[in-house]
Amino acid sequence: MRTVTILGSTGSIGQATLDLISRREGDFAVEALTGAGNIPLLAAQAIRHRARLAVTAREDLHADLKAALAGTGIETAAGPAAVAEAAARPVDWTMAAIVGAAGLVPSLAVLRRGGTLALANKETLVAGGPLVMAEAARTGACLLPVDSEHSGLFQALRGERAEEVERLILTASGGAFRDWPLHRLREATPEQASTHPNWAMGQRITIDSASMFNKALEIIEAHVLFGLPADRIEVVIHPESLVHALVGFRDGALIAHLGAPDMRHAIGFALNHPLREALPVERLDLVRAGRLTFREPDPARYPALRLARLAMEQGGLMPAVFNAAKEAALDAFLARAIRFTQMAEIVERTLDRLSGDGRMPRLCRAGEMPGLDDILEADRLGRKEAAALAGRMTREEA
Ligand SMILES: NC(=O)C1=CN([C@@H]2O[C@H](COP(=O)(O)OP(=O)(O)OC[C@H]3O[C@@H](n4cnc5c(N)ncnc54)[C@H](OP(=O)(O)O)[C@@H]3O)[C@@H](O)[C@H]2O)C=CC1
Ligand SMILES: CC(=O)[C@@H](O)[C@H](O)COP(=O)(O)O
Ligand SMILES: [Mn+2]
Repeated sequence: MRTVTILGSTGSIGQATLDLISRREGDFAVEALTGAGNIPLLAAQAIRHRARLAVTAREDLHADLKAALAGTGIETAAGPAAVAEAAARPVDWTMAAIVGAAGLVPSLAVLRRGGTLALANKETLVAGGPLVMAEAARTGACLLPVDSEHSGLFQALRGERAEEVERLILTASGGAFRDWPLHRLREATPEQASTHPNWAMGQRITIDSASMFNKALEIIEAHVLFGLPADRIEVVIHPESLVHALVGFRDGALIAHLGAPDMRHAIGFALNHPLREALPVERLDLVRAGRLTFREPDPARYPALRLARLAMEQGGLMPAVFNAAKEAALDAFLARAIRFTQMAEIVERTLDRLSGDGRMPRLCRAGEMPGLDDILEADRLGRKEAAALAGRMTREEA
């Protein structure tokens, strides 16, 4: 029996992970489940999966969680520190499926105890890349990518020599607005941006797919995980989302990862690693799929890709600023305070203002190992700057 903890169990990835675990009754014992606002689901999951501990990141909801689990014997806790403490409890396998940079500290807690971390939370690697990889190396922790493209790359790279790898190719669906006329993008609403052509995912990553900020984060994620420079990590639009990623080797060969758009493949691969076990995912019928199409991303439609490369060039902690600015801009878009197209403007202006900013002397020196406090400070400054810019844009529009 393997012990598991799921950080972000109430979300899309968290629920898919529990689905796989529930199909293998007797193989896994759930130590801790964590969520934030969805207390009824968190409590129901904790009871159904006989968790020892249920944690909400929201201290204001602790009383509700306690009430929902009264008499069950399941321990409860609340607040960001309690989520990190849950992550630090020793278990055999942990899924990191919190959304946003809030996932960084809990992910680090797993790595610091030398645990096995199935990492869906890409923001952990974007905000904390060098520190995260250094911690994993220091403790001998096992880091398993779960983001579908990075799981695909990881699988295609198994047994290959690093020096023979020439390039990595990430596919992108193009998101909700890939076929909209460019001039209409500024009118796009949060509801329209919250639909994905192929994948069923949480709302924030779905909107990031529409703006291409998701793929922008994934370029940085691939760089951190696999060590290739940005100019050897390519993005190609692939509307069918059946090819998830490709590795290009120096002899010209490409090894691709294909599968139906179902995250239970990547989650299951990480759950069963280093073995492959049967998974309840659709077997791809290539004849029915018919054709696989690819095209170049239009830089005017998707400025996010250029901005990720800019943050990488700026170096130091600018990728953490990039992510924070994107999260704050997305908050403003969701609150209908700014337009869809203004998210990229805000991120670009935040990068411009904070690169080389006197308040962040350490943040822009590439090659230096940032500490957690540095990263959290970069995150705080990035959010603050982006929120201020969003506020100004809202006032100007009024
Ligand atoms: N969904 C997908 O298919 C994919 C997701 N990913 C990545 O996986 C991560 C999770 O995505 P997804 O499952 O879609 O997201 P969801 O929004 O569906 O779920 C997010 C989870 O995080 C919890 N949460 C939200 N805010 C906080 C916080 N401040 N502190 C602690 N927990 C919090 C939520 O709790 P509650 O719901 O209770 O409020 C929920 O459990 C993201 O980083 C995403 O980019 C990567 C590839 C694919
Ligand atoms: C399933 C997954 O890994 C997502 O990150 C997915 O890639 C989103 O789709 P896009 O290709 O539209 O970004
Ligand atoms: Mn992905």
